[in-house]
Amino acid sequence: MPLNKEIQPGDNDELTRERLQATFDTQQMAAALWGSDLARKRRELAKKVDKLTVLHDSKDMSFMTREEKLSENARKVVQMFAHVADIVEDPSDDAEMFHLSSNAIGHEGHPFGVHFVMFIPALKAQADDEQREKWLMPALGLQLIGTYAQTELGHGTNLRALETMATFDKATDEFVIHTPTVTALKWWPGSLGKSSNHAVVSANLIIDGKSYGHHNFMVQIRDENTHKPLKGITVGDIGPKMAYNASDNGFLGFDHHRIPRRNMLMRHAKVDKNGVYTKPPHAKIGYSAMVHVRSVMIGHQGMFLGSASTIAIRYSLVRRQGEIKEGSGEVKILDYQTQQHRLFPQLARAYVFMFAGKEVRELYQKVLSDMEKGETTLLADLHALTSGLKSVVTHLCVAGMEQCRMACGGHGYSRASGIPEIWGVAVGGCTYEGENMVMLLQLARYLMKAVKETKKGKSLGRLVDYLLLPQDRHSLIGRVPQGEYGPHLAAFEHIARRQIFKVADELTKLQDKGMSKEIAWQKKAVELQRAARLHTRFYLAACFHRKVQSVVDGRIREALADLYHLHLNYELLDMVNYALEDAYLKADQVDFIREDMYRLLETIRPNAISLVDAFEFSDRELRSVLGRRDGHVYENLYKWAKESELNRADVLPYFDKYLKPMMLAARQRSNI
Ligand SMILES: CCCCCCCCCCCCCCCCCCCCCCCC(=O)SCCNC(=O)CCNC(=O)[C@H](O)C(C)(C)COP(=O)(O)OP(=O)(O)OC[C@H]1O[C@@H](n2cnc3c(N)ncnc32)[C@H](O)[C@@H]1OP(=O)(O)O
Ligand SMILES: Cc1cc2nc3c(=O)[nH]c(=O)nc-3n(C[C@H](O)[C@H](O)[C@H](O)COP(=O)(O)OP(=O)(O)OC[C@H]3O[C@@H](n4cnc5c(N)ncnc54)[C@H](O)[C@@H]3O)c2cc1C
Repeated sequence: MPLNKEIQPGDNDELTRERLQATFDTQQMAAALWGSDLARKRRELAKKVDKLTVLHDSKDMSFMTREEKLSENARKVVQMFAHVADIVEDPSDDAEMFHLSSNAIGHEGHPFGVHFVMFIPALKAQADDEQREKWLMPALGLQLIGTYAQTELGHGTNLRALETMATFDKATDEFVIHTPTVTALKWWPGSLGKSSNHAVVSANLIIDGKSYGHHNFMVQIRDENTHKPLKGITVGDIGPKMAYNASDNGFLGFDHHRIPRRNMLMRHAKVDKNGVYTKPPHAKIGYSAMVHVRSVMIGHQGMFLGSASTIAIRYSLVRRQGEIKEGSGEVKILDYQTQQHRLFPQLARAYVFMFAGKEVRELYQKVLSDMEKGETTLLADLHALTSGLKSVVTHLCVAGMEQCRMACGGHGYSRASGIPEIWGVAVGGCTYEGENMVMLLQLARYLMKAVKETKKGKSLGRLVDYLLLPQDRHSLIGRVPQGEYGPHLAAFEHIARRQIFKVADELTKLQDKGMSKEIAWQKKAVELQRAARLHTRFYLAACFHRKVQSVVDGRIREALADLYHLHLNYELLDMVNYALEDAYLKADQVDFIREDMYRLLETIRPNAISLVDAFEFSDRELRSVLGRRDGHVYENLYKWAKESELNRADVLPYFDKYLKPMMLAARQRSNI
């Protein structure tokens, strides 16, 4: 039995030969990536979805209008829930459900896009027991469709400036929800425009003329039967986007719309019938749904990059172009060092992002169960970690996916490659759930507080313990026996620590000169976000290290270690300027890193297809002609192109309408 379990009869011979070179068992690697239980469940559910034709795309989404896309994905999501008990083992397991949705529906969105990702998590974390009974149960039972309406046309990042009002009317025991200006219209919420009938709405709580800041309220927006907007509510779709166009991101306005007082989510903050307000145990506890999404995004973005890497690497083993040795025939493009250098670091990033995603989810679950008991100590650490990871991971993912697209040459630009859509969805992640730069500055705030603690000899939290350690002056890279990578990881730590302390000192100096804290912050904002990035990249490298150390199987550990070492070299070179600034690294050490990276590209090359096969993305999930598991790319590209709506007739009406009259007139003029 070959170690690569993706080999099947009828596959492209080139791919089979590549797969036979695997040095590890791909199913065991899948277990390392997903966890053994989830890896097995993914395999089984993909087989079941293959058999259930009602879950299959009726045609390629690239050839559909937006309305067709919305309708197609509404059809599939309904079928998916109708068959869910036959397909997944535990429908309450988000991870399993996400993979089902990824196989059957894809990533372009669907009517329940925000329902499961934010609406339900907001209810779980912020509704009290009675409210959970009233809304959470029906939401889980699909009796209603919800969204999360926070962002406004004029305000997204700065939540303190949200304008939507929720004014308490003691006489009727109600809140009056109102949109005072056009900029206060809710704008962007997923599935709001046409699909949802309920929304968790962020609005300023006003009692007796006093504002208590924004809180979350449950608002029914459409009639349950007719689906018409309720009186006092204006709702619609905001129009086409870069990608994610099967989602009806929407706008929403309220004209003095009344809801019962008990529609404010009251697990933590409360308002009683006399208008007495009770503060939550932590000022930012109402932000929990955002933290939830940030925490799931890390692993999912890793999956997006993993998908793009799979497509590009498989295609690079089918595509031949040019010769390395004259007369010996065209080579597979993956044999070019430049192609390997373009793709393998992206593959390594996909792996580490998935590992980091798992670690972050574990911390999120811990904080959630603490919060249930009113304990919020770890909330700040989780906020800092997810803010940094969300920003760095989305940024590197889209940069990496763009490399994957370009590595596929012209065919990468075609929607047949599948990369444009996943790129478009992934790049949205740089903006939604907190614009990246803003979130990096949130982490920077935490890091600056950590420096203050360090100066008192204390650590603010486990994630910043390393700030207490002394700085080495010189790196040991290339000065220790070959194959030891401890000094590489130490270099990440050094670079991060140095930048963090440097910018903290600069802030102090500016303030010592009389500058206000806020202005000093502005003067150093670029350096602060750099500190946040370097801290996060160190976290990622350390996470990769922890993962490799934890693997028991020798062959898996060896293959993962190759990727890890490549990651260390590639990322260090990407930020080498920081290590050169203080002569921590010398020129010969930089050369050493480069040479070792080139060596690792060659080491990884025979395992390349097996490393992407180990993600075990089904063809249905990848939705890519270039990334097909069987490698039969060209005949299927031709088949795909023939499906283009432009090929429905040899001559389209615009020819007779515009081009023919113009050419006839031109011919007549030339005959005169
Ligand atoms: C049918 C299928 C079924 C499938 C089921 C499967 C489910 C699982 C699937 C998951 C899939 C996920 C990905 C899929 C792909 C695509 C899907 C697309 C979905 C898109 C959803 C997007 C939704 C949104 O975008 S919602 C809107 C998000 N908006 C934001 O993020 C706004 C950003 N702004 C902020 O967060 C704040 O304004 C902020 C933090 C910038 C500033 O806040 P504020 O002004 O209040 O505070 P500060 O003064 O700056 O800070 C004060 C203090 O508070 C601390 N703090 C801030 N935030 C937090 C926090 N969250 N927690 C803890 N502490 C916080 C801050 O650090 C300061 O602390 P100090 O100590 O004072 O320094
Ligand atoms: C695909 C998608 C889905 C979405 N889904 C939802 C949803 O379901 N529900 C919902 O409520 N919202 C949703 N959003 C909205 C999203 O959360 C916001 O767009 C996001 O939080 C960014 O806010 P903004 O658009 O106001 O950007 P802005 O804040 O206007 O950002 C513009 C620029 O200003 C900079 N900037 C802003 N503030 C600062 C600062 N303090 N310091 C330095 N620079 C700053 C940013 O870095 C950025 O470069 C979605 C958005 C997208 C793209």
